[in-house]
Amino acid sequence: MKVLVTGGAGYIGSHVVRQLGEAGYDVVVYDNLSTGYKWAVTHGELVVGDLADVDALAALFSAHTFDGVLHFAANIVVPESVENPLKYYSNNTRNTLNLLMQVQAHRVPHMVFSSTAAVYGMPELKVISESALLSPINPYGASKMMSERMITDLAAASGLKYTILRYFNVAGADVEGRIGQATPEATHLIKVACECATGQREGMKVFGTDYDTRDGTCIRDYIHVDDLASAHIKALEHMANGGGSNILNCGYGRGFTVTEVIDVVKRVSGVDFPVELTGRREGDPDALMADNALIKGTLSWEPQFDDLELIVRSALEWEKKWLAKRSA
Ligand SMILES: NC(=O)c1ccc[n+]([C@@H]2O[C@H](COP(=O)([O-])OP(=O)(O)OC[C@H]3O[C@@H](n4cnc5c(N)ncnc54)[C@H](O)[C@@H]3O)[C@@H](O)[C@H]2O)c1
Ligand SMILES: O=c1ccn([C@@H]2O[C@H](COP(=O)(O)OP(=O)(O)O[C@H]3O[C@H](CO)[C@H](O)[C@H](O)[C@H]3O)[C@@H](O)[C@H]2O)c(=O)[nH]1
Repeated sequence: MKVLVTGGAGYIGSHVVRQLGEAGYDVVVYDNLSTGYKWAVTHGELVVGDLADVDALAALFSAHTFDGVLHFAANIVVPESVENPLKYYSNNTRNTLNLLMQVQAHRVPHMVFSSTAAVYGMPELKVISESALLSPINPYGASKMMSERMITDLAAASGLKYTILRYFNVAGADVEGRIGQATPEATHLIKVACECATGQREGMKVFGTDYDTRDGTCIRDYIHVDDLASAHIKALEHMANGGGSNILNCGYGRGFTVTEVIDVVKRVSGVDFPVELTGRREGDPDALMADNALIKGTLSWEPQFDDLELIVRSALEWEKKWLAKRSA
């Protein structure tokens, strides 16, 4: 199978590309390298281009016959989406439309889309199922919800089959340390804590200690990036073997508080970096955990790395390598 991976030079896309390559897929990555890296593309061909460039996209789809498209390319920083919403509607929503135009014109049969738990907004229940109300509270989540809708509408009107994966909190790195998260100015908790542990930041803040949780800090469902990556391969296989379209949560169904995560990073690294307890960050729900019964049942997806210490260890090992790579 020949597959197109948009955003395949980024953090999550590069882990999926590696698994696709190892599974024997013929991979073409399309990425503008705005937050991705050439070195992160370990398999297949990298075409450097922008999803906003409709002529380049048309040429790409004319040059290849794709059996599937995996669409990762996006902007992903929630506070930036609040300050500059049109950047998110342009790159995440309009550029998804550009891609779907080609998918339709070339009758690509299968699509896997990177969505997010941010489409649920501030859910009433802490463990969220796919049927929960979609009520994003920021432009990032809204831009993804609109993309989901375009995909499901196109599928209803054509032969396209889709798997929309709603990721919870993605973390960790390839356990063999070949690739990892190199996003500039990352805001994700585990990445930030690992930057502290490796001396790249002097300290960090805990945003809010008065939440309705066991220690007052927010609970999130941290999923190892390679378990998330394997869900994409399973999704492609499912559709290729005659399975239908699905919208599936990607998470382990359990959660850790911010304090618990920071404690694990300190213990695994052996570094006691400064942590300041501050007020709430706008828009953070108390707790977000995935009901993952549907993905397990539908794709026979079985996580291999459901272990916070392992997730942190892989992230930390990668952070050290990435630091050494930049200082070399
Ligand atoms: N990281 C998370 O915790 C998380 C959680 C939920 C959903 N997601 C989704 O997963 C996907 C991948 O996220 P990531 O964490 O790997 O981010 P990332 O920034 O590392 O990867 C995004 C990739 O897309 C590329 N890109 C961006 N705009 C492009 C454009 N217009 N044309 C071509 N390439 C473009 C970037 O260069 C980069 O390589 C995104 O769609 C994101 O919304 C991520
Ligand atoms: O320096 C930090 C960074 C984060 N946090 C806290 O740690 C928790 C996790 O925050 P992240 O920024 O790592 O992740 P979010 O839960 O805010 O969001 C992430 O997961 C979501 C899905 O659950 C979306 O996909 C979103 O795009 C992605 O950034 C939050 O309570 C946050 O307030 C801190 O206390 N200090």
